Amino acid sequence: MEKTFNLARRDDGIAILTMDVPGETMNTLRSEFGPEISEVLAEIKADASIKGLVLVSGKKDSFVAGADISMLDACETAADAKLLSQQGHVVFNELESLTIPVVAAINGACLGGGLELALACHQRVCSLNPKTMMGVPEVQLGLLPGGGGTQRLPRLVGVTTALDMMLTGKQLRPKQAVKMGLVDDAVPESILLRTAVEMALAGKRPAKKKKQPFINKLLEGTSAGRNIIFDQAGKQVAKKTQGNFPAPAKIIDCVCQGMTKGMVKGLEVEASHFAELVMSKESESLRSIFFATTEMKKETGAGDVKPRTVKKVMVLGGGLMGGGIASVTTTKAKIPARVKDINETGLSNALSYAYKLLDKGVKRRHMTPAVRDNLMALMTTTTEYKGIKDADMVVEAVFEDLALKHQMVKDVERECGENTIFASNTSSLPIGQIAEAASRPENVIGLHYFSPVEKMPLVEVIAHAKTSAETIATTVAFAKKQGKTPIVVQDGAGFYVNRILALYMNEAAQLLLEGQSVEHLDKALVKFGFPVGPMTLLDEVGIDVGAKISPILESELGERFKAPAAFDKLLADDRKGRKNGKGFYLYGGKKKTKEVDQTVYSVLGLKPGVDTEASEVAQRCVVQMLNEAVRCLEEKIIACPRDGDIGAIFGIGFPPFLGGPFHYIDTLGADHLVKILEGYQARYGNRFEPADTLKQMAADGTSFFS
Ligand SMILES: C[C@@H](O)CC(=O)SCCNC(=O)CCNC(=O)[C@H](O)C(C)(C)COP(=O)(O)OP(=O)(O)OC[C@H]1O[C@@H](n2cnc3c(N)ncnc32)[C@H](O)[C@@H]1OP(=O)(O)O
Repeated sequence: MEKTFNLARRDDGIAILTMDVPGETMNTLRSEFGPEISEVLAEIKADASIKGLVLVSGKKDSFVAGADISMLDACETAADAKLLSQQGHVVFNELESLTIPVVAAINGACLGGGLELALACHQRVCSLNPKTMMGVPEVQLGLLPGGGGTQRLPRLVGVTTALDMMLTGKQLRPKQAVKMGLVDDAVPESILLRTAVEMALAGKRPAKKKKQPFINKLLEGTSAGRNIIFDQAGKQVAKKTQGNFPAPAKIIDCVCQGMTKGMVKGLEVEASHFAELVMSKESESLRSIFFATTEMKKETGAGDVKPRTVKKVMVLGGGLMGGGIASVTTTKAKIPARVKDINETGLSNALSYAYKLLDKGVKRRHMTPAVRDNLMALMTTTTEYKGIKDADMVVEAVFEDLALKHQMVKDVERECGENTIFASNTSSLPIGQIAEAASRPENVIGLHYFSPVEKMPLVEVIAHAKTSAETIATTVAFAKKQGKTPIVVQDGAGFYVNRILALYMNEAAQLLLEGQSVEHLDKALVKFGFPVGPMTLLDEVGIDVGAKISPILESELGERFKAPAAFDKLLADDRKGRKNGKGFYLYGGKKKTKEVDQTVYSVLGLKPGVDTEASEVAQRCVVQMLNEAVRCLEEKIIACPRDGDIGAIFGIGFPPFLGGPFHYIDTLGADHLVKILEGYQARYGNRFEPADTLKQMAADGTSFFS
């Protein structure tokens, strides 16, 4: 079998140990490497000519991406997972106990077990390669660093910094890593190896102690102080996870026990907690999302049709969405974008949107002012159709008016090239209706972003009947260059995400009209696992936007989409939400916590106060979303359950630890879900009628994934 580790001796006594997993683009840690690495370490110990060791990766732009996640998936019992962690502890302890200096030379991604491997070395130097990132993202997989990270990291960078890294999974850039003492130096890639060798030749040195804020030193210097840190961290985690997500609390416990009872005890606790988490449903769901998104990165959306290259983009409309789309085009995809609006206000909005994004990067020292200014130069503006003859793609982001969009289709066909793609950011209008104005309908497609554009990873790529495969492939490739996760959905009112969201929101509105309070509704769905509650979301999206979309969905998809009429009173009272400072909540006040605008109840003619069990409130809203997701699969709006899960998680924050609507239906069981829906149908009406596929699955005892 080809070896993963290669030991090369130099004349100066420094040996270079190269890790290069055969046939893989990334190095990952696998238990099968255990015997090989132990053999190499024994060889090093036995060779007196070796005065120092430098650990490098044989991969381009990647050090080690962590433990092989599929290896974790293969664990059948907690004992299997615990053994993996313990094996890692043995190897890393052996490496750390070498008497010769061991230096990790890090270039590219150094994540999870990869960083734990580097932490077991005596010193670390990384390259200034933009792809060099260091972190322990295990928590994003519902796990914890199981290779000694919960013990070595706090001892290297301090408890507070280590907890922040482990509880957020944040990835650090080279200079940040030097500043916090995670690595000893960061150098240009061209001298990385030379620097590491010099460090090894200089002999073992204690890691450079990072400068800590006085308060951290004070708290971390005593057990009483550390207990305050652990207590505070525990409270923050409980608030954030709502008890839905076990990993963070276990991370805190590993660090606490290790710092209190010593590293040996800490490693024991780490292995046990790691094992429990590997076998948890939450981690299984999160790992499935990782593999789903990795698989989707390779998909073109149109089989093996080659995408055209997009070298220039025009954005029609410089408002909130248009400004965001132009910004991610220039700042992420680094493609020139020309923004057209009917007046200078819209144009200045687009420019300031991009500038604020970039300037945040300058302030965080992620980029220099020169880089910011160069990227800003990629965005130009116009109030006329000038300078866009060579645009490869036009993205319209104007308000939902079919006639206006028809006019824009005609303008673009007149002013641009015959292959120019017309992509509409419409959130509800069927693309086929927009394409009716086109003489080249094959170039018309939907490209639906979610607000805020720079933060929400999902885009829906909506093909209508005549959209060409090349248009689809080109649009998917363009969205990926913007850093987006595109799902290709079929044409239909509301497409996928807004369609399943609409019924969820309507049910929340129904519950409000039945007397549930705004805050109770929002708290119930946040406790379920959504990032924000439905009433907060409606304020953010815009009550007027919701009111605009609902009738379109009702006319195209049927009675079940009829929104409660009482909500028209909100618009009559000019309540649009955050955008005009008047919605379900108060805006503009000095208080940090948002307060409900109590006058909303009088506008709706309501007296709140019948707050029922939060889980029941959440269930009524969620089962509406689950049922409609199944209907979208039935109607082939989405190609597969995987896309439905990713779309819901990345588009509307469906709780990722549940794996998405389809994974969650499997967890509930189709028969159980059908019983819930039928019970609600009997009590609240036909809007709860189970989808045919669900009824069939209940009868057959089948599931979506297993
Ligand atoms: C011991 C404990 O502490 C437990 C752990 O270490 S858990 C693992 C922690 N590590 C991570 O969570 C990192 C996961 N990987 C990534 O975030 C990204 O892959 C990357 C940032 C490292 C690189 O991103 P990108 O350049 O976009 O490349 P891809 O994501 O497409 O990945 C390329 C191929 O590598 C495979 N891969 C990456 N990381 C892992 C992993 N940890 N386990 C298994 N496989 C991994 C990925 O699936 C791709 O494989 P393919 O064959 O090319 O499809």
